[in-house]
Amino acid sequence: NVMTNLSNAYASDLLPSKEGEDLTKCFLLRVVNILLHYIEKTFDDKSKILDFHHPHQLLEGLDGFDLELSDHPESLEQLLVDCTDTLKYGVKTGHPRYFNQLSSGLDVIGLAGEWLTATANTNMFTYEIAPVFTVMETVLLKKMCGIIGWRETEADGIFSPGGSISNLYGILVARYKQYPEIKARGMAVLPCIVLFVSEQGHYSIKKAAATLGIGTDNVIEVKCDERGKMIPAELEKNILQAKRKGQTPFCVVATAGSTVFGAFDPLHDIADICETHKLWMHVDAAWGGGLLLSRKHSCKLSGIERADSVTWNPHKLMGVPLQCSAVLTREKGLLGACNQMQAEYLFQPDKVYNINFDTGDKTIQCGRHVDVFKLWLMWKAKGTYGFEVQIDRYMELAKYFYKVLKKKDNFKLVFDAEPEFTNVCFWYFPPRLKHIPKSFERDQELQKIAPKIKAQMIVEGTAMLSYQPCGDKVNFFRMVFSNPATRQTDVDYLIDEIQRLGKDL
Ligand SMILES: O=C(O)c1cc(=O)cc(C(=O)O)o1
Repeated sequence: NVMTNLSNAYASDLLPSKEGEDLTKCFLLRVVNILLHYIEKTFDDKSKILDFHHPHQLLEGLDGFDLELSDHPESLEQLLVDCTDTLKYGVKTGHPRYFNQLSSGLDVIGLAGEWLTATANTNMFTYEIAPVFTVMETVLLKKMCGIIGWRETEADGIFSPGGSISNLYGILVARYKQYPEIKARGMAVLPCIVLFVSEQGHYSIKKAAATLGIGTDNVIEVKCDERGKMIPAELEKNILQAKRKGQTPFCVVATAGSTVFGAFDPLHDIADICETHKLWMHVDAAWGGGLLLSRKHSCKLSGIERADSVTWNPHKLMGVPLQCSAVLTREKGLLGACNQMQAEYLFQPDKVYNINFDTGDKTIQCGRHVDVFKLWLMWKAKGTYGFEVQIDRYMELAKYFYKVLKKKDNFKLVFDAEPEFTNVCFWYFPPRLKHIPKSFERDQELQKIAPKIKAQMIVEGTAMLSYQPCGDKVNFFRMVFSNPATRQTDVDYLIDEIQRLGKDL
């Protein structure tokens, strides 16, 4: 039973070793108990979000938590202690007051899905070894393409290791569509191609340009308005300028839900420009894609149905456990043509089943982790309406947060308008700074406030939210809602906590 002491038992005694059954059950139940205890602590708002230590302290070994690897095996009992320590020194990203990233929260159904996925331990490259998961992937891709507004029969896509790779796929396919010869002959046969993204776009667009050999110099950043939305007239101007310089525009990346401000680019205006100049339109909806599930708010992505490719990360607003990202393409077959190599030891043409389900060749990967089951199980568990309710609640919380902050004179909103998404950006002014008129000197002081408050928050483990400068705006906090555990009381607590930690700064 679970109370057996495992100090004299080792991994080698577990299945598949003979008579390993009981020990395996006992060990795994002990692990599950550790996880169940952690899950309870995660949702307990009286527990600390983290027990912060510096990297050197972890490396030196905390209270016997020795990260070094040895020649000899540890007992199963010791491994259970290692599991407990690993969670002890981590960050409870499912805690009600964890607001640090766009991906947050811990969904129990998603967790169960991930446990099953790990137990199934298979690879997505062929139907042959992942029959259920590859078919589930096609069902999910069809569903997501339908929600975008494409005809489900035509559309295509793949689940990738993250939003940055999904964006890379979008740009890769855009370039291949325009210049298919690049696959065999490389960049030498291409003119100087350029792509466009707003200055608030994600840095993964530049990463993709560097990785694909396009060059970051050939990523043209388009000016945004004060809310962080791309200005269509600026895009048009940049495109004409590039053409005059002898560059060849081929792709525009629109952002639906920018990382810091949660801004939605005007997709119809951008689609019009892409149509005029015959440019591929990729929409980076890694963060905003989930809003398509809300009948009340999906209008913010109106025009997305005109895109040629879309990035959408269910591991963000939909709260699917990391990782779960999809790149969706309107033209069926293009992803495959762009990436397939038809390795004969995996993608034999003479298999017993319909080899269209051998999706591995659509990717730039070979082995690919099963990221779809947890999403499929959550969708079964919640229904589309279940996601909608959850997402609409985040939007309400963001509105509430904005309204409360607006009335507090030691908080200042970066944009004094109701939030378009769940991002709310603001400064906190300690009383000392409140009465100093805006000046370079005051900004120099204000710049230090958020980092100091955040540092103390982390040390005390009471809350976590991120801060950043942006352009001429000195460090400001960014609140985001995408955590199902967050309640209104957590919002009130956060505001009080910022004031408690900041009042004497
Ligand atoms: O998946 C995430 O949680 C995520 C991805 C980002 O690129 C940026 C951020 C962020 O700024 O919180 O979060």
